[in-house]
Amino acid sequence: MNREAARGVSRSRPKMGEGGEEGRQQKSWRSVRTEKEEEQITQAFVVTLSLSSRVETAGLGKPQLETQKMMDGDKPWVLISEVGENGYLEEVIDIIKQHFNIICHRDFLKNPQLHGPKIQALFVWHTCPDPEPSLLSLLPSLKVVANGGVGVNHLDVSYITSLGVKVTNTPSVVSDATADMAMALLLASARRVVRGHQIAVDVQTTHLPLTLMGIDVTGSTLGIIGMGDVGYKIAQRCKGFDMKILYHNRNRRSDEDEQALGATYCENMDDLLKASDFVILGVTLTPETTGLISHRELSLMKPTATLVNVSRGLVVDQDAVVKALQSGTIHAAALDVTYPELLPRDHPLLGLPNVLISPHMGINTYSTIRRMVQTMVQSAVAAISGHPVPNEVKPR
Ligand SMILES: O=C(O)C(=O)CO
Repeated sequence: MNREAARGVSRSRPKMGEGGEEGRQQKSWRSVRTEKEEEQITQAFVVTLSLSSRVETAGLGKPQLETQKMMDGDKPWVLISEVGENGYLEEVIDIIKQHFNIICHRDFLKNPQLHGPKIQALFVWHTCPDPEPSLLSLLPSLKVVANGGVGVNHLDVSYITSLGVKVTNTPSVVSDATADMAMALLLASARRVVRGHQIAVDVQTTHLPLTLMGIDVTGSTLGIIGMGDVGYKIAQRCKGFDMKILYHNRNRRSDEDEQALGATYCENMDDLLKASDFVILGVTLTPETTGLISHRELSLMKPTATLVNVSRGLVVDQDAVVKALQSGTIHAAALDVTYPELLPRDHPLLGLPNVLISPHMGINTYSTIRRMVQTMVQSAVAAISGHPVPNEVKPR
């Protein structure tokens, strides 16, 4: 699959900087405000932050609208893209506010000519549309695009850096949470936790589901494809489950790493696919890894095997996964990432009983998000002040 196709995930959503009726209609996933609230936020340099529906989901209160005047002349301005309909958590906003004046994308669009020239930093997430040249051209003072997350496949790094703008990401701080999520998916899929929950809460249920069988995790064979930081941490966790650990990676890890994990390197990915009870994908999405797992690879897997993906949806050929699950070529799939995200409600994956899907929430823990934003702020401040930039991403 080519790069354009790989970028198809963000294409399904409005691009940053896109105006027009179509763009506005597509933005219906963003939160809706009353007219009075709209009036409040049209003042120049007013920051409107809609608090996260995640906060509500977490039982911490309803999302609210907080409108603040922040005209601290000493602080540079950051344009923050909204994270889908979720907005930013309040405490995360507080971290940013210590160093920046903030304008959110929605308010920026109301008067880009006014706001654009003073913006020096742009904060984006993998859930956000790619900042298009049309947006970047409105930001003549931009010094840095700071991405929340390690994967930058949604950004055209070559183009952005060609403008003299630095790109940064947040490696390592995401690894533990993402590895935990891989374990959550693996365990929940193997032991059919979601189905069990459905049965337990079903008012019709009168008997314990003694025929609802899972598969063993302890003592099984795990194959990790992509042994970077996340893969390494998954292996650490699986060692505690007495799993036999195989891995495939561009570069073989050191002897010390292999010994510490009790992991065996498979130079040939096919060997790993044939031998594993669980295959976990932890690779970065690049042109080389796009469509890495397709019909042939799935056909090599055991019919009892489970595919777990915490990297990017486009690393697998999703149609091939649907077929493999329907035909029993593999036993199950547990996916934190898909394409697009979210899947259309009529997507065949959503109707399969042997699929567990979560909506790309690998990094969603409070401390992880906090550390990610701290990292973004640190990198952006360095870029703006002309210091060496931590976590700089160079074009490939
Ligand atoms: O770190 C990343 O790239 C993520 O996708 C976070 O979930």
